[in-house]
Amino acid sequence: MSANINKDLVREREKCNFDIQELIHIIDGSKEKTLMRKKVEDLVLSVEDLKDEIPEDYLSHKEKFENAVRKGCKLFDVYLELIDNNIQKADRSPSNIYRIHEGILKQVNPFLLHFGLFIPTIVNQANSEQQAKWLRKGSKMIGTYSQTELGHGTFLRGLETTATFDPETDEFILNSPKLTSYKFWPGGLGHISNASIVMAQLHINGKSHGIHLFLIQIRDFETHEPLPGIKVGEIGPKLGFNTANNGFVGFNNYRIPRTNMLMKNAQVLRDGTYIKSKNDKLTYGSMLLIRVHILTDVAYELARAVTIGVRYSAVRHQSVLKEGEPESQVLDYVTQQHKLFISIASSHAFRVLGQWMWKTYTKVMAEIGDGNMDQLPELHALSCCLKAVSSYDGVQCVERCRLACGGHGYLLSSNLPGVYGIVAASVTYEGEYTVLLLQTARYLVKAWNGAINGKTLPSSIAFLSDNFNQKSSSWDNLPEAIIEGFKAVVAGKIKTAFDSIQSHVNKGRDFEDAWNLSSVKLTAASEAYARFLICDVFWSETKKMTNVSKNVAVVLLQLAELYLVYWALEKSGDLLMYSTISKKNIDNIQSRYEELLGLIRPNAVGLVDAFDIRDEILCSTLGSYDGRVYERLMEEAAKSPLNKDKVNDTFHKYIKPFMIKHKL
Ligand SMILES: CCCCCCCCCCCCCCCCCC(=O)SCCNC(=O)CCNC(=O)[C@H](O)C(C)(C)COP(=O)(O)OP(=O)(O)OC[C@H]1O[C@@H](n2cnc3c(N)ncnc32)[C@H](O)[C@@H]1OP(=O)(O)O
Ligand SMILES: Cc1cc2nc3c(=O)[nH]c(=O)nc-3n(C[C@H](O)[C@H](O)[C@H](O)COP(=O)(O)OP(=O)(O)OC[C@H]3O[C@@H](n4cnc5c(N)ncnc54)[C@H](O)[C@@H]3O)c2cc1C
Repeated sequence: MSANINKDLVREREKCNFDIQELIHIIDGSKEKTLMRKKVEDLVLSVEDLKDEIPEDYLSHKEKFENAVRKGCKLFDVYLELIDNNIQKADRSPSNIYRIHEGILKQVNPFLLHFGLFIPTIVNQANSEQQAKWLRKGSKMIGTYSQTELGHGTFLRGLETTATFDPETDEFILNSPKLTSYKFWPGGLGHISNASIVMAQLHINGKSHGIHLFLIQIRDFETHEPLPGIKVGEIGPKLGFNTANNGFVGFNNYRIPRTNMLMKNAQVLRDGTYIKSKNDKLTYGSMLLIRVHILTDVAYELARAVTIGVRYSAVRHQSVLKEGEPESQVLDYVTQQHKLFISIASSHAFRVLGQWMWKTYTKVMAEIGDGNMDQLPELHALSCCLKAVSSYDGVQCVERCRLACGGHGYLLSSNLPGVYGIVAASVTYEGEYTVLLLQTARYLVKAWNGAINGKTLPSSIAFLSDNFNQKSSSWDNLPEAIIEGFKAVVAGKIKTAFDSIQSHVNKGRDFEDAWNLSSVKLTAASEAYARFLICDVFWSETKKMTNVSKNVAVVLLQLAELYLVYWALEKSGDLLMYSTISKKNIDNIQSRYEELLGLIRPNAVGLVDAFDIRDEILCSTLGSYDGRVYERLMEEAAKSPLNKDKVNDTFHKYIKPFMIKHKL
């Protein structure tokens, strides 16, 4: 076996000084989870029907979709068998079936929205009677989640689709009054779904009650024909997500039973009486859930990107460090380590934060279930800024990995463009980056106002009270001092934004204009808060890990420290402005950063091996376990349909006549 493995990678693996298997179990959650994942991967990846003859990249848009549907159906066939045989748990485990989807479908599963949003929305927003009806076996529904319209995605209160109650027939009448009211973007809506959760403005007796969720059948369950009153289709090729079948739908006097409004929270009774939800923001529950999941999703995509980047950089030799010596592995250039190691650290950071957020989410949801909404604003604020920053960082990191692979990283066969397309979408969907930062800023500004007036602050921002005067502790104690410094930055940035709003208001502007004029500062405060949270939670959770061997503990602490010092350097201007840091402290942090790059370097390949992503899931010519980069690049190039003929027809049709015409 090792005879076929690139010699550099063999040497790198010999150098690794920690137990890779142990780290794999930590990333998966436990040894049992690793074993279950591997068993599922072995079984699913051996199914012949799930393999491709022609690389997907050479297929047309239509062929890609059809192939994805074929594989998506087969995949769920296999998946359900695994659940029936108790090999796979029926949960949304990021380490199992989600990983395999990415290998088999290369891009996004066209059924993703059914499992990812349609079913969870019914679970969270429908009453028990509706759940019993819609979640039963044999409901025949393949669904999606249709919220965004051609004219509005961010501003949900501005959505235009209407659901008007007709008391005579006990129905809602759905309409898309204008072109901009068409639902546009929902995944799987084009040609997969026969049903959808739809967000629409509820009207009863001429009165508007705001946006609510409705379950709507779109296509006939037997023929799959669009139902009368419904115009549905697909929206066309995109940067990524090309197998997701994103679609549009418009309604023309389309009727549904009253009982198809999701009624766990708000309700409409038979006589048209409207019962308000305890909190109208509960309608936004599905977005909250997915925002929490996105941290873990980004962690995994980053693991894929950096596995490719690091393995390739170990195999790739270019230039000489010292004259007379052989060409260096590019991984030995410190600038290359600077490009790559932050992605390893960020993947671990987002995995840890994802687990922390999930615990917070389940706790708050249980309290909401008992009627206590107190923690909902804090949960919303946390999920918004963490979703925004993790997805945005994710894109930057994947791009760094691509750049780290030079020209070959630009090839689709490296799969870095594919991973980029997936992560880039997450910056926009489920709440656009800036918009979500501004949501958290709203919460922070309120909290700051509360702190000024002596109010007790929620636990995640309690530190603001202590940082009122922009203090931070001594800088001798690295890396903890960075966390303290970031607290001062958060406090300083909120104060700056707050003062800016006040100053505009004092000059006679109304609050909304003052907010808009201060919004660059507000987003900066929100980003700083997310950065502090990530550093704080990543560091404290890593430090308190028990039952870990010494060497694994050391590498994980090195990665957590690297994350902290990297961001301290990136934000050194902020630290200089708002904390007690000095130039000398920054010089020390820079030295420690470079020291950490050197400490991580011998374990770099081991660290990406510990993400344990199989070649069939990585789908990269540059990142495979055996490091046969050049052989794979040529094998993939040979698959280009253009290489079938020695002379392409265009020569006779165009080039030769052109040469003759211009006497070339
Ligand atoms: C790497 C990735 C790999 C990916 C692979 C796949 C991964 C698998 C995942 C599963 C499948 C997912 C696939 C994703 C497909 C995308 C689906 C979509 O985009 S679906 C479409 C997604 N679309 C979007 O995400 C749309 C984004 N837009 C919005 O969410 C809203 O319009 C808004 C929040 C911006 C404003 O709302 P508005 O009503 O105007 O509210 P105001 O501003 O006036 O604030 C009033 C008060 O409300 C408060 N509050 C607000 N929200 C919440 C909340 N949730 N809770 C609690 N509170 C909340 C707020 O704090 C404020 O409080 P206060 O200050 O007064 O005390
Ligand atoms: C791959 C993909 C899959 C998707 N899947 C689904 C799906 O399944 N179902 C669904 O319903 N939707 C889906 N969407 C839609 C997605 O949720 C929206 O595109 C997203 O919420 C952003 O809304 P928008 O497009 O209206 O952006 P806009 O709000 O129009 O954003 C344009 C610009 O305006 C800025 N902006 C907007 N409002 C403000 C503000 N208040 N303050 C400051 N700046 C502002 C934004 O920051 C941005 O720079 C998907 C989108 C993508 C890309």
